[in-house]
Amino acid sequence: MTSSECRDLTHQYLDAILEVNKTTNLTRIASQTEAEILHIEDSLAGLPEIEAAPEGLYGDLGSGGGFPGVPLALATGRMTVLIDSVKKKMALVSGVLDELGLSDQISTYDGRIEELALDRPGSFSVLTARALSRLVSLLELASPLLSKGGQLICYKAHVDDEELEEARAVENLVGMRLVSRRELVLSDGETERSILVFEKVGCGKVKLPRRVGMAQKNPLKPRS
Ligand SMILES: C[S@@+](CC[C@H](N)C(=O)[O-])C[C@H]1O[C@@H](n2cnc3c(N)ncnc32)[C@H](O)[C@@H]1O
Repeated sequence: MTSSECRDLTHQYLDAILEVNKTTNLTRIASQTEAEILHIEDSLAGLPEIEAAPEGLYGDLGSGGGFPGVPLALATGRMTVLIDSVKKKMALVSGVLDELGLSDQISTYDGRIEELALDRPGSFSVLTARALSRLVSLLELASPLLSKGGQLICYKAHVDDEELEEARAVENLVGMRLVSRRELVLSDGETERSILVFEKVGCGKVKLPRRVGMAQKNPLKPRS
C-alpha cells in the first residue's frame, strides 16, 4: 500500500468510527478536528517505536474504537489483533473493518486481556496500550502475551515518578524491562505524550496471568 493509500484508509476508518459514534459511544472524542489529532496523529506518535520492535504479530490492548491499533496496523502492515472486553465495541469495530476490506489483516478479540493470555501465550511481538491502566498493571497484562524480546509500547499522558517507580519495582517479577522513553507534544501545542517501551526479557517470578481483574484492581508489589 502506498503512503497516500494508507493515509486515505486511516481517514476512512476514522470517519466510519465517528459515524458509528453518533449512535453508540465508542469514543468520547466526537469532533473531526479533535479526532484527527487525538486519534490519528496521537496513534501514529508511537510509529518509530513499533517499527523498531521485532517482526511479528501486533496487538492493541484495550483498543476501544481501534486506537492506536488501526492507524498503526495500516502504517506498518503488521498482522494485528485489537483486544477489548466490551463485546459491543468490538462488534462495531469489526463491522467497520469488514466494510473497508481490512479484516484479513486486522482482527478483533472481544474478551479480557487475561483470557487471551491463556489462549495465546507468548504469541505477540509487539503490543500497545493507550488510556488503559497504570504502568504496573500494563506490564503484568502484557508479559504473558509477549514472546521473548517482544515489546510493550505504552502511550501515557503523564507519567509521574511514583507511577514509574511502582512499575520498575515489579520488572523482575513479570520479566519486563524499560528500554526507552520519549516525550512529545502533539500539533495542538498542548497534548503531552510520553511513549515508554518495555521489553520482555524472561518469564519472571510470578505465574501469569493472575485471576481476571487482579492486575488492575490489585497490582503486584515487589516482594520484601
Ligand atoms: C479508556 S478506553 C481506551 C480506548 C483506546 N485505547 C483509546 O485510547 O482510544 C480503555 C478500554 O480498555 C478496555 N479494557 C480495560 N481493561 C481491559 C481488560 N482487562 N481486557 C480487555 N479490555 C480492557 C475497556 O473496555 C475500554 O474500552
